[in-house]
Amino acid sequence: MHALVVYESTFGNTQTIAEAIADGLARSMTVDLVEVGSAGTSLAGVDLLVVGGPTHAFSMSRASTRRSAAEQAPGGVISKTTGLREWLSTVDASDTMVATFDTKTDKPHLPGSAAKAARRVLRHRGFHPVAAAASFYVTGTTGPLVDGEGERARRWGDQIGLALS
Ligand SMILES: Cc1cc2nc3c(=O)[nH]c(=O)nc-3n(C[C@H](O)[C@H](O)[C@H](O)COP(=O)(O)O)c2cc1C
Repeated sequence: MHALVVYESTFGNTQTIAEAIADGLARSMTVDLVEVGSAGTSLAGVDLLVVGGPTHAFSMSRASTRRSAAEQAPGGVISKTTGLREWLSTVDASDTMVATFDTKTDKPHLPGSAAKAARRVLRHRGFHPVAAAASFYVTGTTGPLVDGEGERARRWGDQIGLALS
């Protein structure tokens, strides 16, 4: 079985989570990990697609929120060319299995999730969700991740992989 993990990240937090998820998945399948700007639109040979990005304005990022984020990243951003929302609209429609994740701030009552929004889009395009949308938490806009979130992400990937193998 082969998984493709596609992530968007501004400051690096979602990238760290994506790496941990890929590590977890790799215990039971082969895995490619790709930043969204480098991801192709074909899913040939992919059994499980895992996508994640930062929650911006209660959902997936848009060009305007990415501009605002970039202003807070004087050293530059990880995802320079596109976002998950745009990539999802171009990837080939498919009944491939899918799981979605995001990062968001650890404010208990802040609604909205990029992972839930991505899951909705992918469902409409025929994909088959195999897990609930997962959120991993940062302590503030630029991070860092809340303690233990990397390990929780690794376990999330591990559990999805084991359930499918
Ligand atoms: C423009 C902007 C809007 C944001 N909106 C939200 C939001 O609605 N809810 C939330 O929990 N976090 C929000 N955040 C915090 C991001 O989720 C946080 O920056 C992200 O998880 C960091 O991941 P990254 O380093 O991979 O970009 C926002 C951040 C930015 C820059």
